[in-house]
Amino acid sequence: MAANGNGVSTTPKSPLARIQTQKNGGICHDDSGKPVKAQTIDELHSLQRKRSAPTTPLDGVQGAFATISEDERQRQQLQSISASLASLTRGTGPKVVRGDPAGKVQSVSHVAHHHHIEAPTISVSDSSLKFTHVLYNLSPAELYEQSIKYEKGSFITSTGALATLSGAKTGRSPRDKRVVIDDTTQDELWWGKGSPNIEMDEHTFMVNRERAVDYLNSLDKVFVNDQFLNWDPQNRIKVRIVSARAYHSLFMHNMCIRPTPEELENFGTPDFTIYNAGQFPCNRYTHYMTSSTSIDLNLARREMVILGTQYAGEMKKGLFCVMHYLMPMRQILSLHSGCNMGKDGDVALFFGLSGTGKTTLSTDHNRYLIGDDEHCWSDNGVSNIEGGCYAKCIDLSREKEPDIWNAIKFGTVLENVVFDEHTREVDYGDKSVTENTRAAYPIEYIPNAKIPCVGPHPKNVILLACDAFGVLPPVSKLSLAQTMYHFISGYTALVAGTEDGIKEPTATFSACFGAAFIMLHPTKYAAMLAEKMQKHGATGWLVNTGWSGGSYGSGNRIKLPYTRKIIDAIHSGSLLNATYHKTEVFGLDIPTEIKGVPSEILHPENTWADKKAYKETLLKLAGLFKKNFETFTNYKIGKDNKLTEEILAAGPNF
Ligand SMILES: Nc1ncnc2c1ncn2[C@@H]1O[C@H](COP(=O)(O)OP(=O)(O)OP(=O)(O)O)[C@@H](O)[C@H]1O
Ligand SMILES: O=C([O-])CC(=O)C(=O)O
Ligand SMILES: [Ca+2]
Ligand SMILES: [Mn+2]
Repeated sequence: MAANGNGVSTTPKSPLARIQTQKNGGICHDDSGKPVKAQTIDELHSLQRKRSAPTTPLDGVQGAFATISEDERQRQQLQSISASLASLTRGTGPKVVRGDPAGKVQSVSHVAHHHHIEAPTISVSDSSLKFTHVLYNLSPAELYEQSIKYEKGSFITSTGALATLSGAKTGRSPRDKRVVIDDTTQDELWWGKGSPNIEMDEHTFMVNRERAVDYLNSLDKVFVNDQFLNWDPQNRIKVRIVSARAYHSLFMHNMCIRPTPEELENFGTPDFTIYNAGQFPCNRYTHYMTSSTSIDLNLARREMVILGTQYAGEMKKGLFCVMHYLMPMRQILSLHSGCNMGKDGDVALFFGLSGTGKTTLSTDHNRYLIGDDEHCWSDNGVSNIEGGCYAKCIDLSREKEPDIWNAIKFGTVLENVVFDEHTREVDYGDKSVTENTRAAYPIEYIPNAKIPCVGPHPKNVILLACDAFGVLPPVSKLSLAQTMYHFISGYTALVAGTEDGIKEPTATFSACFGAAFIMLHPTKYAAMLAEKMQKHGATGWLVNTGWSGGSYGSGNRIKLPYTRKIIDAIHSGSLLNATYHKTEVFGLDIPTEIKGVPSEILHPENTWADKKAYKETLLKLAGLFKKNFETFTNYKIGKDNKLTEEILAAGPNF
């Protein structure tokens, strides 16, 4: 390099200040800033991170709320986690260590059962000598790093969300769900035809549990989340989720209620524990196993085991099943519904099967969001079970669903979406991985979330059906008996596999709009709903968010802005006082006009060019309803015989 006598090149126009080196014997110093207070690079790096609150456990930190010493608190926490991971043959938990095995060991706790730690006797197996690192309630940032470093298929999108793949399974596996049958559950739960509860014995559960626990213990590290379910403080449930993937830990961080540092310190023993060993299959030679996937629920042990599926929704909905058992035992109704509240405190529930609009319609810029999917209705009002939302993302647009769009940012888990490999912009229209693309975000990512997520008794109960036959009216007002009839029926008709040309819509009936999750007979939940609606004077509505102007293939899905106008009219009370007339066959009361909605679409017959086809399709659907309801005709709903009869008469007549 060409240089002048000062060792620095001189260009007259150079904006750079000349560095004076003369006085220092020709050695160049940059004295523009104070030197860092570190002697080594390691020391420098250690300056970067400040010791934090106990949610991100580090050793030797005195917790702000600690009543016991920090060492003691950590020892107890690790002991509790070790006990959760105790394998049955060994009878003890593993040696658990805090922190990432790749980093420095932060604290080794010789916990429970390890009295002889100084001189271990090799009497059981090598696995009992092994340490398992526990990554306990990590923050989203830490989980991002874990995910991106160690999990293939993890990327940061252009808006900061964590894009990830759920593996071979991109949806739940209800046929692989098993529930332990014992003396208690045999009598209490719903078994047999139509029930989602497929039995398994206690012994087989333990076989699968051992398989999952051994798998988790064999890893260098596991993630542990200690969190809550249910915003009703009197009925809060403590859950622990042990998993092998940062993705699973972040998903549950978002979906369950996040404890404050203070609550975490006093967490104690969980009420329910999930062992998610989803990367590892179950053993097909094990009794009751019909595939390599198994989701096993043991209510007596308060445990759930997941083998052979990494779809995170199994954890969310597994816990929902548990709530569908625990809450009715306390006379509290658990609901597969969204829930929001107006400025005047009017609460609405949105029931519906997957993809019918619970999340989309409960996320309403003009109302407070209480929750999008799982709620409890107690004598005190409603409460959300969860701490986050799980939105479908297929064809998501900023214009139609701005609040959900904006919630997809740093901290949000984006499952199975496709993105540009360079810009990392997500293409929400791309179904290459699956149609069931999803975003899981904390509820506070919705600007008008109501926190704490509780509200007064509902005023409106909206049943959503995505009717791909296109014969149900966009909205009908229901009597209490009709509400119960449609609640027990739980109808929807989505069209699967849209790429392979036009397919016949297939009707799905799922009792209580969530048969896959209920534990007791549907009529038990129905009786509770009827009692609560009657007591609090709630009005039932049936809203078709599906097709209009013909079935799937000839008609179109009802425009979301129209559905929103309909929902607005329900909330405001204006629809309650509209003029109604009755439809034939289903006997539904439909309004003649709604502000902002073309009147001709309110009666589906008007929108069909082929009136004969309309009538045939209507009768076909009515027949399917009738057939489905046959299984319920022998049950009494609540103590009221009269209501039972009315419900039976509330179905289609033809
Ligand atoms: N008229 C409409 N009303 C409601 N949703 C509509 C309508 N038209 C299209 N959609 C789309 O249907 C989907 C409804 O999905 P949503 O996430 O609300 O389902 P969900 O009931 O919450 O299901 P899950 O229980 O599986 O979470 C969204 O993708 C939404 O954009
Ligand atoms: O559970 C899932 O995967 C998604 C969901 O909310 C539902 O299906 O109701
Ligand atoms: Ca949803
Ligand atoms: Mn759901």
